[in-house]
Formats: sequence, C-alpha cells, structure tokens
Amino acid sequence: MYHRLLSRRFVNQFSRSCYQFGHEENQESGAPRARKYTKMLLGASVGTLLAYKFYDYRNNAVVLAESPEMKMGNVGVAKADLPVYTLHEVSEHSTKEKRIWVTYKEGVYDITDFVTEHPGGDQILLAAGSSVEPFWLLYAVHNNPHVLQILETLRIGNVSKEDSQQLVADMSDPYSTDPQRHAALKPASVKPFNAETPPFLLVEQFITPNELFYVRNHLPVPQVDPETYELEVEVEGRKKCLVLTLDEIKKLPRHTITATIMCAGNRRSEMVKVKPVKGLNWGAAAVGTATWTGVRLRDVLIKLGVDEDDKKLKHVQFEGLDFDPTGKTYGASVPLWKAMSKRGDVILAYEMNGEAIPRDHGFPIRVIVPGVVGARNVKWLGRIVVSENESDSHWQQNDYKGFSPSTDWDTVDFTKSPAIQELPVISAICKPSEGEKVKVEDGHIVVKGYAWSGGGQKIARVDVTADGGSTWFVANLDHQDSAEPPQHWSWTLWSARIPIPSGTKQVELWAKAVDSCYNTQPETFKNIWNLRGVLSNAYHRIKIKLV
Ligand code: HEM
Repeated sequence: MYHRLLSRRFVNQFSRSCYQFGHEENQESGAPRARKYTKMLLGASVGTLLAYKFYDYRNNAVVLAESPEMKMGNVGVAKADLPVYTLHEVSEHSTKEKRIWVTYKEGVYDITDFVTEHPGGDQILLAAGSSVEPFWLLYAVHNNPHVLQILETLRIGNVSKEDSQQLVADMSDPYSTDPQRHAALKPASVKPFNAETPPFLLVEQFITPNELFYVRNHLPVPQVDPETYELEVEVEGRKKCLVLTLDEIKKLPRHTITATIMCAGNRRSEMVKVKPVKGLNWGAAAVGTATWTGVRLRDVLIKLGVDEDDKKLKHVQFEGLDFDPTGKTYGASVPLWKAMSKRGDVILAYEMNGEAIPRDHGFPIRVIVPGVVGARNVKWLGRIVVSENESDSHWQQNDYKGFSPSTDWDTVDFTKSPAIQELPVISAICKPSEGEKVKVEDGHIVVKGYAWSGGGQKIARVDVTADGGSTWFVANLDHQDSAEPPQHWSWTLWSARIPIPSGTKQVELWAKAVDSCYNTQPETFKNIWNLRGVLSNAYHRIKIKLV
C-alpha cells in the first residue's frame, strides 16, 4: 500500500485539568478550562513518540503499489542493510556539489547522475532534497514499474523514522519544532513559515498535493498529541458545553467536500507595485484545492443545543492551539448562519486528500469554511464558542479587512470595515510565467490558469487577451466541479489557445474571470489598492517572450 511512516514527536500540550470529555457536560463555575492552552509548552520534555500513517491517495500511487513488479522490487521499502537518514539530512543534499537526494516512501535516492538523463528535463530538480511523491501525483507518467525500477537503482538509504530535527526542541526558538517542508514550496517568510506552490504546478491537476499546498502560518506550529487532543465547544455564558476527543469526532457522520482555500493576500506582490503595503509578498499561488473530510460543524452545534433562530447568537468563534509569546492563541470567527446552514458545508476536518491533515495544515482538526477567506479556516482547532460577538482576536478585528485606496496608516479605523469573509472573484495565469520564453506553435500559444470565486459561486467564463483587450478569447473550462452555486467551493482550471501574429517577439497576456453572479475582476490595482494589500483581484497580466 502507498504509505509512509513518519515519526513525529507529539508533546502532551495540555495541562489536563479540564473536566471529562466525550459528551455534554455541565461546566462548574470557576472550573479551570479553556485557558489550558496557554499552559502549553513548546518543546516540553515530556513527550510521546508516535509513528503515524499517511493514508492512501486514491489515485495513481495505489495502482503502482499493487503492481506485482513493484512488490518484487520492494521499491521504497526500508532495507535493513542501508544507512538511515533524517529528512533534514536529505534536505541538505539539493545541489550537484552536495549531491542531489530525494525520497520516495521510505527510500532515499541519489539522483545526481540521472538528472541529465531524465526524460522530463530539469523539472526533476524541484524534488531536490525532498520527496518525489507529490510530483508523481501530478505527473501520472511515473505510474509505471519501469520508472520505479530506474529509481531503485539509485537507492542509497532509508528515511529515518525519527526525524532528529523534531526531537531536539530549541527553547530559544519556538519554531524549532516546526515540521520539515517540501523543498519546492517557495517561502514568503520562514518564521513563521509561509510559502506558496510553484504556480505552474497548480494547473497540472485539479487537486493540489498536500506537500505542495501553500502554507499560511501566523505562529509556530503546535505539536498536538492525537491521543490526548480535546475540542471544546460552548455557547458563551452558558454552563453546558461539549468536549470531544478525536475518536469521538470521527464517530460522528462523515462529510466530504472539495474546496479551494485562498489567502486574502494572494497576488499581493502585484498590488504593491502601485504603492507599498504591509504584508507578505505573495505571488499568485497562495491558493490550493483539496478534498476535506470531517464532520459538519452544524451537527456538533445542534448536539450542543444551539438554536439557529436564537437572535442573540450571531457568530461562531474559533480558537487555534497555536499561540504567541504572551499566550494568545490564533483566532477568527464566521457568522452563525454560515455554520448552521445546511448548504454552508462548514466542517471540522480531520482528513486532507484522504490523509490525516498534515501538521502544517492543522493536525488533527482544522475548520474548513468553504467559500470563505483562508484566515477563518482556523487550524489546530482547540475551542469553538458560539457568541453574540465576533472573535476579539487581532486577526478578526485589526487585520484581514479592506479599505479605500486613500486610507493610510494615520487615518485607518479598523472598526469601520467588516472582516473579510467571502472572497471576490479572481483568476491568474499559471503557465507560462512572467518573462518566460514561449514557443509559438502553429501560430498559437497555450495559456493555463485557475479562476475561483468565494461564497460558493461558480466560474461562468474566463477571458484572455494578448492585445490589451482589443480581442478577448474565451478560455476552455477544463476542470470544473459539477456542484452548483451556492455550493460550488472549488476553483476552475482553464486553458486558452491564443493566436499570435507572425513576427511577434513579446506579448502581454491578461486574464479575467466572471462568476455565476456576473461579478468580474477590476481592470487595474490602482483603485482597489488598500494598505493591507488584501483582495488583490485585478486582471492578471504577465509579459512573455515568444520564440
Ligand atoms: C527522481 C526520480 C524520477 C525518475 C526516476 C523519473 C523518471 C522519469 C521517466 C522514466 C520518465 C519517462 C516516462 C515515460 O515516458 O514512460 C519521466 C517523465 C517525466 N518526468 Fe520524471 N522522474 C523522476 C522525477 C520527476 C520529478 C520530481 C518531476 C517533476 C517535478 C518529473 C517530471 C516528469 C515529467 C513532466 C515527465 C514527462 C515528460 C514528457 O512529457 O514526456 N519527474 N520521468
């Protein structure tokens, strides 16, 4: 079967003074409770060493795994006579000088001498120092025993089950226990870790592989022990509350959705060309699409006795288990109507693309609020509070809001703008990329990209021009989920074949999308500029060279 065993050290993060778990309980007044998170100590010496499985992707890799040739060859299976390397050691071998190593399942391979022979060209270097598996999910051509046989001839070792980097927590660096990341992710910041996917990979498949999915962290990644994990759910001011273990959550009815998650700052690097803003310099790939499985938040809230018609209850606040040096946790909220709506599809997810949610994406539980900005899809979920008020967290109150282009840091009043929830329609060209040399074939070039709209709207059309808007070409919507609005949560992958007049040396390509409400993208960033650089959805424009 397709799986890897990775070792992770899960530190018992809670002081478990809280009450029993499992079902509804009356909270004694004054009982020590949610503040337990602040007692969490990163790198605490008491730890549980747990090996856990990443489950099968239901695709090519399984086919590979079941082929008799592969079983005979034991490709990627640990071999007793070979040296063992940590993922960190593998990551240090990413150049020709240091030799280029990659991993596949439990195997470590030195591919330095194969790079120039690779039929897929230089792209193989994207895996240098990391795993080849996410790429092989994208490029099914590797779904072949012949490819695995070549790989096994390059075998030099086994992946360590104990990633030594994870075992030694540096108390002076709260990020020292962050997980190992795939080398192909392009960091926008390292501590906290924020990184995007190489854009051209986004359009290879509808589903983004977990290891290549963009990461947006505000704080160090908490180490959560799934054995002792508890989720608290309550209504503000009421004694009755629910405490659920991971097993108990998994026993509730399963619900699966395919949803695109996007950072509010996606494509900010284009907006800053108008005027600088505060924020990470995201390109166009702070976005990805995954299949998420969990339980409906609605079911959990009904179990707690929440009445969606109760006029006093307006918001659902989420608290993460990640926290800053003062002990404050990450937090955000969404309106109660969204959480309770049968069509809202808000889930407490424990699987991402058929695997346990990876640490960077919220292990063990992340709330998925489809159609809504990534910032409200709180990771490492520890507590849910139904309230009359929005979350009072910095990220709900003083961040992730839009303003007039004339508002500056002297005049801004965060209380006057609503928190961003549903994101506006957006598109981006992912292939070719800015400045790329593109071969004109048969008088045409092919342009590929994604388009998405928040609030469960569907992409109705994508228009592409190569002559400043004199002529628009309607793109083919190559991959689009069949779900109808207002439950269309995933992006559309599109392509357009654009005619190029002979002798043209360079062109500027523009793309814009139209959603099922006929909302479209603004033409330029000039008049949507805002001091936080969010909602950057103007036409996407790239210049390319033609050969
Ligand atoms: C490191 C181990 C790898 C090995 C042994 C390997 C081997 C191969 C082989 C044998 C083929 C030709 C398959 C056929 O046509 O039957 C191929 C094609 C290809 N590979 Fe890889 N590959 C590796 C890694 C990668 C990675 C990491 C990427 C992408 C990031 C990649 C991208 C491609 C692409 C795009 C093609 C198709 C080229 C075409 O259009 O014909 N490969 N690879």
